[in-house]
Amino acid sequence: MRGDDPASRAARWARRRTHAAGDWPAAALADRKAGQTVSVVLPARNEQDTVGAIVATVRRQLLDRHGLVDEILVVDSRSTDATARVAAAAGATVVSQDEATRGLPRLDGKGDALWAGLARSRGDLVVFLDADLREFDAAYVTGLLGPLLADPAVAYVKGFYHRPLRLAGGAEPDGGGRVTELVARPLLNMFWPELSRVVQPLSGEYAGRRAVLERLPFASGYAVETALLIDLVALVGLDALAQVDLGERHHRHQDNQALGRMSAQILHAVWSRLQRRGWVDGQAAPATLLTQFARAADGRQVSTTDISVAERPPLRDVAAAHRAAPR
Ligand SMILES: O=c1ccn([C@@H]2O[C@H](COP(=O)(O)OP(=O)(O)O[C@H]3O[C@H](CO)[C@@H](O)[C@H](O)[C@H]3O)[C@@H](O)[C@H]2O)c(=O)[nH]1
Ligand SMILES: O=C(O)[C@H](O)COP(=O)(O)O
Repeated sequence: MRGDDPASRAARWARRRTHAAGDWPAAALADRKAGQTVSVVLPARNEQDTVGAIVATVRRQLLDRHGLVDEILVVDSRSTDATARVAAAAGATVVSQDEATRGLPRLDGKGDALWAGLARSRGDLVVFLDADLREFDAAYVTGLLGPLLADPAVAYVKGFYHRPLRLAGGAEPDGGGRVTELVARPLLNMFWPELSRVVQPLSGEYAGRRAVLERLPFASGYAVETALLIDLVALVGLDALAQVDLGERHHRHQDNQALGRMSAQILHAVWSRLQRRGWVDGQAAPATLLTQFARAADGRQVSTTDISVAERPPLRDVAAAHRAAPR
């Protein structure tokens, strides 16, 4: 008998909706576009060392050679380095997060940069890539597009991979994804067990149909992936999600204090979704200040950060002035 508990549903979903990037060569995918357009969007804050190589690879292999990608957009997220110049030189259109959201309340971080990228891009399918990836391969993009171009029932595709942890003292082959393993995965298993087979819920590489993405709010900062995943299941259902094995991922690792702040934002996103489901008291409001301690020459240095999470409303509810002009 088919079990209908969340764990059984999750296992069935994983069997049906888990793919490998190698299943979709670029040339075969380009033939499947059938009039649809594809944007690749990279949120980037101080990524001058890596963004150029990623943009150049997508441009050369997928835009120029195969016509699979129609637009590469880098959202400059208040960088203080040469990110914008390097990205433009490599062949991307560059838009500033603040310019794209002018006239709206000022929000911070990656989630807002993604929303700005959705607003300023035009593709029917939108692929998001982190801009700090090292040893980037174009198969990241083809892999994420494959399920969307192969099956109209798929609305959103999440990347997964092995995640080595490379720190000054050496490397651990599967030590990466620390926030994923210590915070996001336990929470999702606890409250959304149907998502328990998503291998990398926090991966920054994913793709979706614009028609669906524009119906979702975007949480600010690093809460964005967790909130999107939870909201997507509610909006389109588990079977409209897919995941793709992209191999191995190398990126810049943040320190423990930064990951603590990321974790706090993820906890806020989860709390707000639990509240919307009526699982926490409607009057309760968690504190938004996080106090952390670091070693200092004269003892401990104390710092307090506001880790509150705000949201951009679904793009379809926002004035046309914030969107890219039609071609
Ligand atoms: O204010 C910011 C901060 C980051 N970024 C960009 O967002 C991407 C991911 O940021 P990063 O600091 O590298 O995140 P990770 O430490 O790698 O965090 C992981 O987990 C996060 C929480 O889910 C996801 O947002 C990330 O994509 C995922 O890689 C990079 O291109 C950044 O340049 C911005 O655009 N604006
Ligand atoms: O995705 C995560 O869990 C965090 O970004 C941390 O990743 P890392 O442990 O690979 O730095």
